Amino acid sequence: MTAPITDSVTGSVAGAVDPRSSTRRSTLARFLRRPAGAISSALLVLIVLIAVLAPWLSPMDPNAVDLSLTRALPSPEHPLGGDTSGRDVLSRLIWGTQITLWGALVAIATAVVLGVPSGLAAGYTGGAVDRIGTWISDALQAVPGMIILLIVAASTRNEFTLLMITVGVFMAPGYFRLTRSTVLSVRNEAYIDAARVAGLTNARIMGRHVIRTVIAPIVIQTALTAGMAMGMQAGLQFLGIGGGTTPGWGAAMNEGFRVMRTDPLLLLWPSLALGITIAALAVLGSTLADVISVKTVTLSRREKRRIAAAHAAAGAAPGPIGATTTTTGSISVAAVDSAVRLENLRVTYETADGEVEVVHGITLDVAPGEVLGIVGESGSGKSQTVFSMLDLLPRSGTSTADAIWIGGEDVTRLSRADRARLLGHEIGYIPQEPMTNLDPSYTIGYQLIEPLRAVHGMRKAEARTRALEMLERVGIADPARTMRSYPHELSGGMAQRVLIAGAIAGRPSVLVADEPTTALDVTVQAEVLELLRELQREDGMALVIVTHNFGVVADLCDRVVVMRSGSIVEIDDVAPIFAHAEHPYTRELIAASLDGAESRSELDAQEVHA
Ligand SMILES: Nc1ncnc2c1ncn2[C@@H]1O[C@H](COP(=O)(O)OP(=O)(O)OP(=O)(O)O)[C@@H](O)[C@H]1O
Repeated sequence: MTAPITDSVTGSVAGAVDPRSSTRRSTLARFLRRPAGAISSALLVLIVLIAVLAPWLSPMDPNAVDLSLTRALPSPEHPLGGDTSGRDVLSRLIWGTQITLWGALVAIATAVVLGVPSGLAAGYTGGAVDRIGTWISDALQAVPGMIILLIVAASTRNEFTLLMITVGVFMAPGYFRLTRSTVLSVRNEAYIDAARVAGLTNARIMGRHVIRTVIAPIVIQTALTAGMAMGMQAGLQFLGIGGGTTPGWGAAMNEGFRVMRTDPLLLLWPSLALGITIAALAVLGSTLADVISVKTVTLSRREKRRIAAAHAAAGAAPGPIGATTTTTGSISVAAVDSAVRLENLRVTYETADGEVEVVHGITLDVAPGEVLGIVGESGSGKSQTVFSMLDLLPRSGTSTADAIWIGGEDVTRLSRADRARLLGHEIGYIPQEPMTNLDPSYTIGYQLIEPLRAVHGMRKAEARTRALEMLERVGIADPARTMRSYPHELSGGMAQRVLIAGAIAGRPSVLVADEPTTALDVTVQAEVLELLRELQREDGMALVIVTHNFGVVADLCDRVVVMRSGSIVEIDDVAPIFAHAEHPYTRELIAASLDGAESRSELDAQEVHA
C-alpha cells in the first residue's frame, strides 16, 4: 500500500470551507461591490417589483377614461397627470412596465429555447448538425426581420405575444452563435476527453461539463438582449404595431410624440422609463462581463500557455499517405488471451493538404498483467496509437484496423456506444496533463463520484466511499479534504494522483498512461511512477505506458515497443533491448534518454537478493 504523501501532495489544499459556494458568493459579492453593479441591479429589482405589483400599485384602471383628466398637468391625485384621452398617466406607466417586461421575457425565452440547445448540439457534435444549424442561423440573419414582423402583425391582428415570439426567433441566431463558439472553445479541452474516457455519455458530458461554461456568457448576452428586445418592442408600438389596447411604454411614446409640442411630459415619462431600464440592463450586462472575465481570463491564459507548451513538443511533420505501408509489430499472445491487441492499425488525418497517414499499420499486443512501454521521439505516433485503443481520436482523425482486441473482444465490431461502455470498466486512462483533465468548475469529489454513479451505477454514498478509498490508495493523506477541493487548489502531482484514482476506481483490466509524468516536477515524477508500479502489481492490471524516456521503460516495463514516424521499429522484452537493441534508432534513443538507469528486471533481481 502506498504511504500517504504529506508535503507536496497535501500542502496546497485550502481549508475546510466549501470552495464552490465561496467562489459563487465571491463572484456575486464582486459584482455587487461595484457601484455600477449595485445600482443597476437595484434599479432592475425595483422595475421588476413594479411590474409584478402593478395591480396593487396602479392607482387607477389604465384604460379608464375621465374626460376631466384630458391632458391634465401633474396633481396630488394624478402625480403624472392625464393623457390625451383622459387616462391616468402613472397607472398606464405602471401597467406599461408589466407589458414591456413580459414582451422582453417572451422574446428572450424564445431566443434562448431556440438558440442555446441548437448551439450546444452544433458545437458539440459538429458535422452535419453544425452545418445545418449554421446555415439556418445565417439564413435567419439574412431575412429582413421588420418585413416579417409586419406580416405577422397584419395576419394576427397585432397579437402582442406572437409578435414578441417572432422578435425572439430573430434574436435566436445571436444565442446560437455565442453558444456554439463557447462550446467549440471547450469541446477539445482535455477534461471533456477525460469525462468521455471515464465512460460518461455525451448527454451527461454536455449537461454537466459543457453547459456550465455556457451559462455565464448567456446571462451576459441576456442582459444586453433584454434591452434590445424592449427597444424593439417600443419601436414597434411607436409605429403603431403590436400596441392594441396594451399600455406599453412604446405605445405611450407614440401618443406622447404626437402631442410633443403641446404636452412634452407625455413623451418624457415613457421615454425615461424605457431609457432607464435599457441603460440599467446594459450596465448590468457589461459589469457582469467584467466581473466574470476578470476571473476566467487569468485562468484560461495560464491553461492555454500550458497546453501550447505541450503542443509545441509534438511538432514533427506527418508523413504522406502510403510512405510506409508495411505492417509493423508482432504478436506474443493469442487474441482472446490478450489484454489489448492491435492488428494493422492505421490512423489518418484530414488536413489542409489532404489526407495524411500518421500511424502506418502497426500490430502489437499486451498480455494481462504485463507492463508495455511505447517509446519514441515526439511525433512518432505513440499518442495516436493509444487514442485509437481508447476510441478517442479527434474529429479530423480516423483509425482503421483489422482488429482491436480489448478484454478478449474485437471492439472494431462494436457500435460506438458499446465501445464507449468499455471505458472506465475494461480500460482506464491516465492523461499527460493532469490539470487540464480536471474540470475547473467542479470539486474533485464530484469529478470522482460522477462516473462511479453514472457509469458504474453506484449509489451516492457507495460512490463517495469508493472515491475516498481510491484517494487513500493513491497516497493522498487527507482524502476528505481533497474531495472538497477544486483542481486549482491541488499541486500537479496531487492532481495526477486524483486522475489515477479515477482511472482505477472502475477496476479496469487495462490501464493506459500517456506520458503520465511529463507535466510534473522531477521528484514528483518518481513518486507517480512508483505509485503506478505498485497499483499495477497489486491489481494485476495490464499497463500500457507511453513515454519518450527509456529511463521510465527501465523502471517500469516488461516489454517495449519502439515507434518512429508512425511505424514500429522494434518490439522486445526490456532486458534484451537494453543489452543488444537491434535497431540503430533504438540504440540512439537509449543513449539519449538513459543515464545509467537499470532495467526493471535488474531492479527486481536486486530486490530479490536484498
Ligand atoms: N489533429 C491532428 N491533425 C493532423 N496530424 C496530427 C494531429 N494530431 C497528431 N498529428 C500528427 O500525428 C503524428 C503523431 O502524433 P502523436 O501525438 O501520436 O505523437 P507522439 O509520439 O505521441 O508525440 P508526443 O510525445 O509529442 O506526444 C505527428 O506527426 C502529429 O503531427
